[in-house]
Amino acid sequence: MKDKLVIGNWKMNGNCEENQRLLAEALPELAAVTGVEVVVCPPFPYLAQVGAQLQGSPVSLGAQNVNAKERGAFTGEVSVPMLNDFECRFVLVGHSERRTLFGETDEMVAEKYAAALSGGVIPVLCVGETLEQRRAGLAENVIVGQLQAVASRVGGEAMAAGVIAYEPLWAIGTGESATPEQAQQIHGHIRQWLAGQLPSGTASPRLLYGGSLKADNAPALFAQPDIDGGLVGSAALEAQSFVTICRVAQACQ
Ligand SMILES: O=C[C@H](O)COP(=O)(O)O
Repeated sequence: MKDKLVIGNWKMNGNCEENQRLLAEALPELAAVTGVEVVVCPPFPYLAQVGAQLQGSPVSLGAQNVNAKERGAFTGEVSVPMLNDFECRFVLVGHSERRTLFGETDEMVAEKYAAALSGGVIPVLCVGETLEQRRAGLAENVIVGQLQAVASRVGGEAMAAGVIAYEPLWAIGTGESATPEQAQQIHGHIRQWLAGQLPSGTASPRLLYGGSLKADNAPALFAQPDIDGGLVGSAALEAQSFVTICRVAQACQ
């Protein structure tokens, strides 16, 4: 069985001093966490700083976004080879904030996923429904549509090489997470959909839950059979909260 995976997405937060302090407090404690892969995704300008501070620790570096093109006249964008220069092991693709605030379509997300995979960076594909979609009973359809867009681009088998993060939009940054039952229901559905894509015997990719994931709700969420870890936003900015979430993941192995 794959290790649990906990990814801290710092979003557009931090500065040199805060980053240093956060990691100085968290890293010694994270070094004692076993059986859990831990990743932090700082904003682009801090990849070098954070990467240097992670040297010698078991924590990996990730990025929050990437452009599918390798190079060229794309002002403000960052490519997969650039992430490789900074030894980013993971990259988030299709985070809901990218989709809703920056107009990323399923097709763009699929291109990013494909580019990350071919460049050797593990894509973390973020999917999730709005509250309106959930109330209309469309959550599963919306999520399968987001997954299918990527599978159509890279082939169903390539879904095994990434990570999928289910983040209901109504739970992101709201303080109101999905209940463990709601999350498990969607994760189970994603797992079932994946089984239809992957050749039998292929290990399923890890499925993360994200959306107001905190130290206090992590135990019940991580105890669900199809939740393999978390994508943590605001709680990843507080060292003790993030460490506790990672410890909970360890306890739920
Ligand atoms: O990438 C992380 C998610 O958007 C969750 O953010 P949050 O934990 O602040 O709700």
